[in-house]
Amino acid sequence: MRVSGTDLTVVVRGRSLLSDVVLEAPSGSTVGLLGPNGSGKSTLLRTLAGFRRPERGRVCLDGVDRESLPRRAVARSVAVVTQQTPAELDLTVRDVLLLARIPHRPRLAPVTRDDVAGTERALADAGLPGYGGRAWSSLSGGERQRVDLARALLQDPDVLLLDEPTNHLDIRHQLELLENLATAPVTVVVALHGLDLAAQYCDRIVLLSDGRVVAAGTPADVLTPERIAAVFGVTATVTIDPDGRPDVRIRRGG
Ligand SMILES: Nc1ncnc2c1ncn2[C@@H]1O[C@H](COP(=O)(O)OP(=O)(O)OP(=O)(O)O)[C@@H](O)[C@H]1O
Repeated sequence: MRVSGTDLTVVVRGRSLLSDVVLEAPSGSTVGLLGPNGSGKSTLLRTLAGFRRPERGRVCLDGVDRESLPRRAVARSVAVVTQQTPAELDLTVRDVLLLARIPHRPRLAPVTRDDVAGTERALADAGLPGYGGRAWSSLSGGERQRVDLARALLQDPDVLLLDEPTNHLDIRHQLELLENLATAPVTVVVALHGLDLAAQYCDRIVLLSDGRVVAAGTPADVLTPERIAAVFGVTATVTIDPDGRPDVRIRRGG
């Protein structure tokens, strides 16, 4: 499913959090949102997710304005993982995972054995077998983040919108998660902080600064030393690997 944002403008109390943002995520692609703290990555994801209505502009799924699509259809096809899943939920891990199947069940239909078996498979795939009965609040930050992604995948979506899904993960789990996203047949829009990882795993990058798109294109087009210096205020060395992807190294003291 193709995701397009056109001229997205979000204003809060007279301040523009996004200004005329354009985003194009072709079907099956992985698009990385990069930018310094406060540049608008979460606001853009929340706008694409429909949590925030833009003052101007629109979000389309396969060319159709999402506002004109039935809510339940959107809930089935678009899965969202924000940074703000509360830690104190009085639910088991299984309960949290079962939430993903709600849009797929007829209204008020009970949970089926298949639904429960699906949660066990999702946990095994996430490297957390047997965690179904654990209290959600007892999980570590990284475990919670892995269950959050498992929940999003269990929804069987066409589109995944993810806000910094790697920030609690150790390096191996970061690579595993990004590999899964890059190879999954879903359209992914993901906010990331690691320029090196975004360069390796994303098909396209949208670089934001102060609520505006500074550059958009392939990682090699976007992640030049000059742009990294201008937007992040650090010095980077960028070499292009044989596969055409930039290898970004941030220099100490830069
Ligand atoms: N509800 C709100 N009311 C007022 N300002 C807001 C609101 N939500 C976000 N902002 C502001 O909008 C700007 C963009 O925030 P956003 O969370 O989108 O940035 P971000 O790029 O995701 O940042 P980070 O890398 O720190 O997560 C920030 O200056 C933030 O303070």
